Amino acid sequence: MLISMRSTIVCHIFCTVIDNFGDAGVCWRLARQLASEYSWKVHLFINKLTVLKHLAPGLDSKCEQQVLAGVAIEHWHNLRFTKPISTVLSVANVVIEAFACHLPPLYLAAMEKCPSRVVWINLEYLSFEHWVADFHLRTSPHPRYALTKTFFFPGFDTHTGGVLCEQDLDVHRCNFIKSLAARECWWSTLGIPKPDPSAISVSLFSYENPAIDALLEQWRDGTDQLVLLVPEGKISRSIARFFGHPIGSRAFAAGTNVSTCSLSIHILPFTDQLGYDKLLWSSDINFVRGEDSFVRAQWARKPFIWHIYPQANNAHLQKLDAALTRIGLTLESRPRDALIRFWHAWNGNPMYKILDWQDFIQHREVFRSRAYAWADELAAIGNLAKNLSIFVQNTLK
Ligand SMILES: Cc1cn([C@H]2C[C@H](O)[C@@H](COP(=O)(O)OP(=O)(O)O[C@H]3O[C@@H](C)[C@H](O)[C@@H](O)[C@H]3O)O2)c(=O)[nH]c1=O
Repeated sequence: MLISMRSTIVCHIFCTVIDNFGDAGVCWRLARQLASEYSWKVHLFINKLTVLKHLAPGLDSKCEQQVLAGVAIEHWHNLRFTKPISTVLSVANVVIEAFACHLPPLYLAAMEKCPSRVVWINLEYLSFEHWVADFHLRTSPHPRYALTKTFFFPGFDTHTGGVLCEQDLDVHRCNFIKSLAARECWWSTLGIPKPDPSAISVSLFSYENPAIDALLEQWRDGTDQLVLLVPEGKISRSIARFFGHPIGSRAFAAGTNVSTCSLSIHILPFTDQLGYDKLLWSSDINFVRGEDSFVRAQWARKPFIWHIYPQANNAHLQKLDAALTRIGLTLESRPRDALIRFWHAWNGNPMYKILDWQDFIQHREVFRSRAYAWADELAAIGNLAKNLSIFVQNTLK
């Protein structure tokens, strides 16, 4: 039985949170976009509602099933999937397994028996590497069930799935940037005075990082006034340690403001995803990490520094280089080399021992115009939700 393209697509997204916020962040963003822009009926099964609640504060993390922003959200626990699926749930037209999280066996069995076509997608992690284009949309038959899954690779080339971007994101960004009232309201909601135009504002979202001490020293002793905006989390604890507070103390919780010489630090509460975008739009330079914040920094059109998710045997450094090659492509050698040095030193590459802020920030204007041009290049690839919906439509027709 074929699905009529006029009927609503029902999509089940399965997400296992491994660590941090990226798995939940990507799935939540994708789920909302598919529901709001493509009118898909989206059901997100996620194993840690408490993690999703950080990004979606309206969520009730104690409620097993609820609807938020047009998405049905369900705590994915084994109980539901220990009964024959047909008695508790209908299989969807589109099943997205995020980051190879393994679908429940009873769900696979139900997919196999499903009379209508089911598109089974494994959404992969993001990378700039060239092999991604070769592997995007490759298929793999299941060893036991008569089912085939398709690997959907986000990426930065036309032959990849692209990256997530809501249709109206740039309109929202432009409206925010153009509106002095909106920006002043944002600063005052945080209880922070709007920085002097001569100061550099920096947002810092990163993993624990031994290089932070060197950076804080340079910012503190530098000639530029620097306003550091830090969402509460791993790195805020490292900053507390720099200021002599023992690890584990509640010092440097959200709301903390500290000034020393040229450096003012503000620890911010973790906000929803839109709030985080506003932080990126409001800062001159953004330190980001993982996957989703890295992409958002690119859409923010501001210079950014990526703390990549560390992997065994420094495998992540190759990914870092792939990103630098693309983003730095049109830069002249001096700014490009400074960018490479700074990103690598921030990521602890032993080949780049010195983290030199001045070396980086002297090219600020060049990095700013490159960030603009890069976002335009990225937009030309087409966004992930759109590419996914085109793939699904072509498969189901
Ligand atoms: C700081 C902040 C972030 N966010 C959001 C933005 C993102 O959706 C999310 C953070 O996710 P990321 O940037 O991906 O970083 P991350 O490091 O949190 O997540 C991940 O990185 C992946 C590469 C790994 O595979 C994952 O296992 C995970 O480690 O949190 C907010 O909504 N509000 C905030 O205040």
